[in-house]
Amino acid sequence: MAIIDSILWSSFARISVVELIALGFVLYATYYFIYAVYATTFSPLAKIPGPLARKFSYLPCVFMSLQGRESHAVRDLHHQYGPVVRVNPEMVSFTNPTAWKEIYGYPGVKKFKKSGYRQLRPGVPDLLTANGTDHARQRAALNRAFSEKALREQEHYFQDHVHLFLTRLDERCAQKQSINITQWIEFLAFDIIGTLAFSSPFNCLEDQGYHPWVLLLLNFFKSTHWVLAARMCGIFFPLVLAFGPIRDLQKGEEHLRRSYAKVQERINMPEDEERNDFWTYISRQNEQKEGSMSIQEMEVNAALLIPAGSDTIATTVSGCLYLLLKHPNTLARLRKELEDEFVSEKDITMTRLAALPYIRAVVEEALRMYPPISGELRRVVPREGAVVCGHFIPGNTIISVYAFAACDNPANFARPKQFTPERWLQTDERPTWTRNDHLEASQPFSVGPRNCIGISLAYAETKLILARLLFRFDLELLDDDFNIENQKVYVMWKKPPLSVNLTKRSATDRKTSS
Ligand code: HEM
Repeated sequence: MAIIDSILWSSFARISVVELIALGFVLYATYYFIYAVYATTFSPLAKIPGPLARKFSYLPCVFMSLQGRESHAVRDLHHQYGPVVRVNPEMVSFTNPTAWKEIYGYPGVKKFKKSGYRQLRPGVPDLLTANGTDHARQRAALNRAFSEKALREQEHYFQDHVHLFLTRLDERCAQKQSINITQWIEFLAFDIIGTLAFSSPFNCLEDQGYHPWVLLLLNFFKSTHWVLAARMCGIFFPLVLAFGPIRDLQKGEEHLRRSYAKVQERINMPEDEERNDFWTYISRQNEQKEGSMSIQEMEVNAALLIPAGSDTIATTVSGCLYLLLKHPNTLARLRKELEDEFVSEKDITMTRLAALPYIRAVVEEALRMYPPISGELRRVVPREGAVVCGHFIPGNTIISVYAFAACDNPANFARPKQFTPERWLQTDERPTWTRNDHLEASQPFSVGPRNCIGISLAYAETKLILARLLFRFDLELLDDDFNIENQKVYVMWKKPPLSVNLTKRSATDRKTSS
């Protein structure tokens, strides 16, 4: 035995580094070949339709993700392969109308747990990553801050910021400057969330420029996206990461530091009866039910709420505007609804807007065609496997609905590329050709116990911004750079400029439209 050992060792010692690398390569290639054969033929997932390469390799997914085109690619795969598609070796995507309910509608943590989310601060659960009782406790504490009552009490914050936003646009209009309105909408959305969360806006509108924190966040989305794609590369993770925007990743830490500091600043503010920010409601809940949320949990949730409640709104408002400007008849109909209802701009309130059907339909349709969270919402199948939309899916598979794929899909919506708010109307005005639409396939806020907590706020804010903007200005679209089909997604849509000319509307303009 000792002789064999020594012969083996002496032959091994004679192998050069190049030979060693070649040997490693051959071993890896052999392993990979066997794995590829398994993944495409014997694996229980092999039967799920999809391109061969995606069944055994993450590369197509990584490649498209790094280009910001994975949401579009998955949409196209569904067109080709149907409602159930193997997106990569471990993931299956569904576009069936019932998929949202089946995957996310259950008391979440019990059936399909979230997968791939990392706590912002290790050991401290935030709403996105908390499980079971922690999630229920935190959600209950935050629910108060997102109730209809809270929204009514907070309306003055929204109105004040929209007023400043329109004043800034007035100034540009007087100077006859064309503007990238997406940028101004971003200023507005970030200022609003700063006030709602901490009673301290980012002052983007005041200063007429991005606050450094906002810029940091916008870059952070892209670097997070890069890391998620790099993680799929296994042992090549460091290599892919090295080519990515690593410096922006460190900015994630800065975002956390800034959020924590803001929470402390807010906690130290003197009492004020008039203040109605998120923390007002959370502290009330904390007083009534001691320990609803610890300071550390408040800090990490602040870091979550800022991006969750800002860029999503900016995307929705920009998307609505772009689609309206491309469809003058729809815009005219919306103006008519607004101008029949409101005599002057100061009459426009969130409560009155809530009763108008057409503006709601416009927002629904824009969310369908341009869902702010367009990519995957990962859930993992429990070890014993589960039947999802009629398919048995083995344990540990990642399953997801991609909102963009489910919505831009002719099996769910007739003429999916046609902007038709009327499909959302409950009256005879709903066109006959849309009557078989599966409206439930569009769930931009997800469903179930882990859906978006900010739904009411998002609708109310979007409608208020849109209504007041359209009431005050005529907008002329200057180019088609915003074309959704050409956009990229890095966690969030990377919104190109939406260039417009503004003209102030007169009372006569309003009379003619209504
Ligand atoms: C149009 C705007 C918005 C869209 C499309 C949207 C979409 C979503 C989606 C799809 C989820 C589920 C994420 C998942 O399952 O991993 C989610 C969760 C969440 N959203 Fe929103 N969101 C919007 C606006 C907002 C706003 C305005 C806020 C707060 C100010 C907010 C706060 C949150 C929070 C805290 C969660 C985590 C909820 C939980 O896990 O219990 N979102 N959102």
